[in-house]
Amino acid sequence: MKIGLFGYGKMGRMIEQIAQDRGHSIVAKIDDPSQEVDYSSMDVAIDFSTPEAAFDNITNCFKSNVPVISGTTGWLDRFEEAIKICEEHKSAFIYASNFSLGVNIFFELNKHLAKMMGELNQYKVSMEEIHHTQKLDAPSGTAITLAEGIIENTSYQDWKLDESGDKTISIKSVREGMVPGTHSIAYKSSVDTIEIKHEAHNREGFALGAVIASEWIQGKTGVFSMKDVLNLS
Ligand SMILES: NC(=O)C1=CN([C@@H]2O[C@H](COP(=O)(O)OP(=O)(O)OC[C@H]3O[C@@H](n4cnc5c(N)ncnc54)[C@H](OP(=O)(O)O)[C@@H]3O)[C@@H](O)[C@H]2O)C=CC1
Ligand SMILES: O=C(O)C1=N[C@H](C(=O)O)C[C@H](O)C1
Repeated sequence: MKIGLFGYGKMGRMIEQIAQDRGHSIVAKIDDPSQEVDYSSMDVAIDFSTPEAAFDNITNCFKSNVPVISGTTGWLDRFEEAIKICEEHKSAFIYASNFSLGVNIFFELNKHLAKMMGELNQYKVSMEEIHHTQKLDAPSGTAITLAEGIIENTSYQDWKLDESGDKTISIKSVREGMVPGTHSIAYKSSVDTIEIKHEAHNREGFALGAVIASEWIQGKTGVFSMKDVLNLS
């Protein structure tokens, strides 16, 4: 498979390594909007760029009939617009706030736990995410997906950074050192706490998931998720 990398930072470099180990080649490394892009050389584009750059990177690929795997967070206010362009051009797209197998299992565990806790008003939920100090967005995309999983399955209605309420999930974002990504969810009552946690030890899981998604999307048209790729129910 010939891969175009949009974003050649921490994730782009890790993806390059894993893709090459799996027999793929990197045909472009785009790190700057002024770079000329030869879309015809790519079987797939993998975008791990910046919140500002993602929308243009992704939709330019759709317009050139290149399927896209994107893990960039912090741009989702334009997600529906991107989907429309993907469909208009009969292209293919997978976005995931987190591509690791472990976090995708954690997403399902979170929803299951939320269903069980939904009626138990003595418990109040809160979330914490910890990431490295270079991270541009807060809360993390993964924390937002987790909050959405709780909202779908309980009477909570929204989430806010550092602000709780009867119907509001409080998310605390911590930025320290080189932490690759830790997410925890706690349900606290006056007598006990139930807590679930996922801790990434490095970025390999994210990168491997993105490469597996790129392999899976070959020959497909439409908008998919990591749940489709990993066959999680
Ligand atoms: N979904 C997932 O599983 C994961 C998602 N992420 C997300 O991926 C994104 C990237 O993370 P990470 O690699 O750690 O960040 P980095 O800052 O290390 O890399 C981002 C790269 O994008 C480059 N860039 C800037 N503008 C453009 C542009 N117009 N087109 C292409 N590239 C551009 C930056 O270049 P320069 O430095 O010169 O500005 C930089 O090299 C973040 O949004 C992060 O949250 C991260 C890990 C896992
Ligand atoms: O910026 C990061 O590093 C990460 N970003 C993603 C997010 O915002 O959830 C995924 C992972 O936690 C690492």
